[in-house]
This record gives sequence, structure tokens and C-alpha cells, in this order.
Amino acid sequence: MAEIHLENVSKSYAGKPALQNVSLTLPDGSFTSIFGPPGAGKSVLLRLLLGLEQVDAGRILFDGRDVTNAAPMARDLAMVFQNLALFPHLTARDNIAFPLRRRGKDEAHITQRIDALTDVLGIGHILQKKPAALSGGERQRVAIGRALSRDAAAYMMDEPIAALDARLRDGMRVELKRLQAELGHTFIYVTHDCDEAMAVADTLAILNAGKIEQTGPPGDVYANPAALAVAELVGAPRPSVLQASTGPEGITCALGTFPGVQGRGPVMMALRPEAVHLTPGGTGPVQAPVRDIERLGAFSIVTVGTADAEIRAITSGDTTLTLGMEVGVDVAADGILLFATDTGVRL
Ligand SMILES: Nc1ncnc2c1ncn2[C@@H]1O[C@H](COP(=O)(O)OP(=O)(O)OP(=O)(O)O)[C@@H](O)[C@H]1O
Repeated sequence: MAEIHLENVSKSYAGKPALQNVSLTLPDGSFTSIFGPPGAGKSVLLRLLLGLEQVDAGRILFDGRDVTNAAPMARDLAMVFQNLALFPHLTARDNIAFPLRRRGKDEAHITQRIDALTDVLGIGHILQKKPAALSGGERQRVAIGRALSRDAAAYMMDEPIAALDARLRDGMRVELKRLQAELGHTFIYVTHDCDEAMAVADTLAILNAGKIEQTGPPGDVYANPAALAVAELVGAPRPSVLQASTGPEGITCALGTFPGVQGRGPVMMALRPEAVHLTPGGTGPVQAPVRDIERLGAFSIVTVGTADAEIRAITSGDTTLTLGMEVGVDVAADGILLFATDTGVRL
């Protein structure tokens, strides 16, 4: 296992930057999610870490050892791919044993490793089956088992559970987190699904347009986004973003003025849906009509305002609000995040 460090790593294709000055430290034994929207540069970052492509500038260090120009094998990273890439002609057991056999490990060692993994992954009953006879979730476990069967500097996962159905995915998130905590390995998990990134990792690294926007524990990044882009990317439901202006009377947007917010001049305002409070009948500093209601069971997401200025709120699952109803909108002061209109930097 190793600490992985990227230092000012840049990579361009035909003069177009895919990664710009990316610096990131993944401590030994940490679980880091690299999260970003499509095209952010996640796959490029993975390929550079794996040694499948070379950096244009910068360095990659494993435990202080410079591996920037090292061949993939010399980097010793284990990988779970999104498409799993299991060998169809081998049983689950032989798939898991494959990386060990290829490295010349003896059968006693292989059996010991597989026994240990069988317990943590709960796959004892499927070891003799071939991939075609396994469910999606079982195949996933086997692919993870194959990556974990050997000692590696770090274990990389590229959207490893994206193909599973929603319920299985939720279960696998919890299991992956437990597995990493038990094994203490360095895990790097790449995904464009923010919920997944937040659920599994100790550290979230937000990659956006080839740059690291912010890193930190998921809860900290959510509570204190350093930029508007981070606030919009992290957490669900997304915050409502409105142009606004701060003055002595409070903060004013197209729907009205919320008092109690300090500052001067134009800003971008992001409102956390959980901090927005709606009251039927139109009491509250701002009044607006209900435009949309998404009933999601335990809670509902209610959108109020106009097409140009929408505010989303989390309400109870059995909300009595109805479409077109005029409601009062109030927001807890700590649910209002302000950003510079030009740079998007948090104010
Ligand atoms: N081999 C390549 N040749 C040219 N451009 C590339 C190449 N690989 C990546 N890019 C460009 O680099 C940028 C980052 O791509 P990358 O595949 O890393 O995004 P991503 O974050 O993995 O996205 P997704 O979530 O959609 O997989 C994109 O603009 C992409 O078009």
C-alpha cells in the first residue's frame, strides 16, 4: 500500500487541456472519491495514474518514489473496471485467483487469500460458477474480489457499481466502505455520481473542467463549498442558484428580499433546499407560486417561483401544497451561500 501524490500534473490533447496543474495527495489507507461531471478529466487522471498514458508536465509519486515515467506493471495498481472484464471461461474462484497465479503464487497462498475474501465479500456459494451464471451484483463482487486478491500499491475503481440497479448499488456502497475500512487499503474511486462519491469515501476530490476545485471530507465540502461550481455539483437535491443583490435591507432576488443577509452589491446566491421553508397562504419575506411537486416518499421536492427564478424546497412527503398555490418562502440564514458573480468564488 502507498501514499499517492500528484504534483502539478497537466495533460492536453491537440492543445486542449484535459487536466491543468492537478495536485492531490491520497494518504496511505485512505478512501478517496474523485468526482466530477462528464468530461471533467476523471478518465484521463486514471490513465495517467495507471501509466497507460504519460503526463505533459508534473510528477506522480508513490510513497515518495517518482513513478511519472514508470511502466504500468511497475506501478502495481489493482483496478476494477466499469465493464468488470471477467474471464467468461473461468469460474468465479479462478477469476479471483488469476492475478495471483499470474504472479506465480502457490496454491496454498491462493486458497488462503480467496478464503479471506470469500468471507468479506459473501461469495462462498458462487465460487464454482462461471460469470454467465451469476447475477449482476454477484459478478460485481467477483470483479472486486479479483482486484483485491493481490497486494497492490492502491486499488482503483472506475464507476464500479454504475451498472447495478439502484437498490443493489446502495447496498454495494455500504459494503465497499466497510471493506476498505476492514482491509485498510488505499482506495481511489472515480465516479460522476455525487451521492455515490459522498457515500463511500472519506475524502472527496472535486474535478471540474480539468482542475481540482476542492478536496476534503464529504460533509465539509457540502457545508462549505469553495466555489459556486462545487455547491452546484455536491449534494442532492441541488441548491437553487439565483442572481441577487445585497444591500442594507437584506438580499434581493427576482422573487423578493430575504432580510438578515449582510453584504453589498451583486452576488450569485445558492439556497440549500433543506433550509427553505414554505408556508401556505403567502406569509414569509417572499411570496411565490408553486410550480412543481416531486413526491419521493419520505420527502417531496417543491419548486416555487418563475421560469427565470426558481427556488426548491424539501418538504414533508405528504405535503398539502398544490400546483399554483401562493406560498410564503423563508430561508434560514445559514442556508444562503453567496458567491462572486464573475469568479464564482465563495464570499
Ligand atoms: N485520447 C483523447 N484524445 C483527445 N481528447 C481526449 C482524449 N481523452 C480524453 N480527451 C478529452 O479530455 C477531456 C476529459 O475527458 P475524460 O474522459 O477524462 O472525462 P471524464 O471526466 O472521464 O468524463 P466521463 O464521466 O464522461 O467519463 C474531454 O474533453 C475529452 O474529450
